[in-house]
Amino acid sequence: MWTLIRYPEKADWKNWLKRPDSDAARIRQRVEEILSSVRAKGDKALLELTAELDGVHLDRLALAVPDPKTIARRLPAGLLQAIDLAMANIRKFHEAQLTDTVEVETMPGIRCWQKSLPIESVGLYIPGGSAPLFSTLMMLAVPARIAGCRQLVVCSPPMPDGQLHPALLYVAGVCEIPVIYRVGGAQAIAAMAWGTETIPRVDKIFGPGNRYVTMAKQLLQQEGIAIDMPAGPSEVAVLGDSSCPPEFAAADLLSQAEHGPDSQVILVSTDESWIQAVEAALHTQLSALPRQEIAAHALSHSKAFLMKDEEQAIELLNAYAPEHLILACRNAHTLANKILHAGSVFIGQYAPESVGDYASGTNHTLPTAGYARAWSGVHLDSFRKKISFQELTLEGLRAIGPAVETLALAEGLQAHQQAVAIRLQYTKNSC
Ligand SMILES: NC(=O)c1ccc[n+]([C@@H]2O[C@H](COP(=O)([O-])OP(=O)(O)OC[C@H]3O[C@@H](n4cnc5c(N)ncnc54)[C@H](O)[C@@H]3O)[C@@H](O)[C@H]2O)c1
Ligand SMILES: N[C@H](CO)Cc1c[nH]c[nH+]1
Ligand SMILES: [Zn+2]
Repeated sequence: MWTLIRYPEKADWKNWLKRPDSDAARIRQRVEEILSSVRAKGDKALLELTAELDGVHLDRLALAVPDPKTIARRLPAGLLQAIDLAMANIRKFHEAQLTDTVEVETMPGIRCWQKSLPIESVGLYIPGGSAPLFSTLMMLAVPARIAGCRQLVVCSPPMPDGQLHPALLYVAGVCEIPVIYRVGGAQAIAAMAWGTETIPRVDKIFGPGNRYVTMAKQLLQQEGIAIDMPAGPSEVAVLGDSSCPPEFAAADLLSQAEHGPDSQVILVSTDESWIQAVEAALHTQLSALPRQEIAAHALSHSKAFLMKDEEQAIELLNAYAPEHLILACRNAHTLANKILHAGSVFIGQYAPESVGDYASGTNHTLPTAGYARAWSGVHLDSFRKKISFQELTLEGLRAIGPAVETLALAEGLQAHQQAVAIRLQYTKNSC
């Protein structure tokens, strides 16, 4: 079970809030080997690594996505309805993020505007090592389509029989994705970054994953490959008090602990008896979970913090910058305004984190490991880039030119000054 820390000294917070990263050097070395292998051998490396790491022997990586109507027959009606509901909400929330072109006349005769354009080709990584996260395809493909991306390249590890989950194929079909490449891990990220014989190179790589996947994205980013963000092992922090049944908080903590042994969950409260009640509920619920071994492992490096007061509790949470934060306490709404660093916030005891994972409409691809201090979760603009434009009349250039000339000369860049001066000289007598 987790460690309970009572009234931690501020100087020790950093240490207590560390993410599990015991074997980071080994993971990095392994990922570097995998990247070199893919760079050198392309598809051959991908097939070999899929055999070695996923235990699946394939003769080709690409799997054509059948018509969604055909796949729908293989899925229970309830699951289809749930997928359709979730996709409709994700669509609504991300369509609402479409913005108008910004256009400003900064001075008479000087018009500036900004145009948003889709990133042409995007790579979507769908985790599948320990659970087939087809919900991640909903979270990535729906906004990519709304944004107008032309090519969606999807990679996901195959199931032990070499196939892909029918729900993944259904979502792909609905999003008009013709093919999915059956490859996971760091090797899939490398393939999308550089391209191989069968997998196209993309402009930007999206998607969460385990530490191998996340390390690969981070290493490739250092080479100039665009990524959405580091979205590694799942996390949740719950701030709660006796207004929330302890069973609710325990269930939320387990919902993220069951993702993987590297997940981390954090409980924060000013009420020790409530923390103890949550712990008791955790024991009961854990013993009934099919993935209890994984969740227990995650709990072993998780923490419960007893804090002096609400203010310190919020300060601690901001220092942690969790991927998900649940405020299951009396004045949750007021406290939400004090949150500065978190991937996604769930307000009140009726907002379990699972609703954001699947269906409320917000995106579940979120920064972990404290990256929420500076990164946002996936949103519509993650799939778009912005180009700025400006147009000047002669009147505009005459008005702004002297300032530009002064600035250029002050920087010692005479050619910059000349570009203005030559025009003003040339048009001196025009009106
Ligand atoms: N932050 C987010 O937004 C978010 C969202 C969803 C899921 N997640 C996280 O994604 C992760 C999914 O992990 P997963 O493992 O189930 O699936 P995954 O698809 O991320 O990784 C599976 C792949 O990892 C590779 N791998 C496994 N063991 C390896 C080893 N020893 N050496 C090299 N490569 C190895 C294999 O190639 C395998 O195909 C979880 O940690 C989950 O918490 C995060
Ligand atoms: N909680 C994950 C993000 O950390 C997303 C997810 C997908 N399926 C279930 N949960
Ligand atoms: Zn989840």
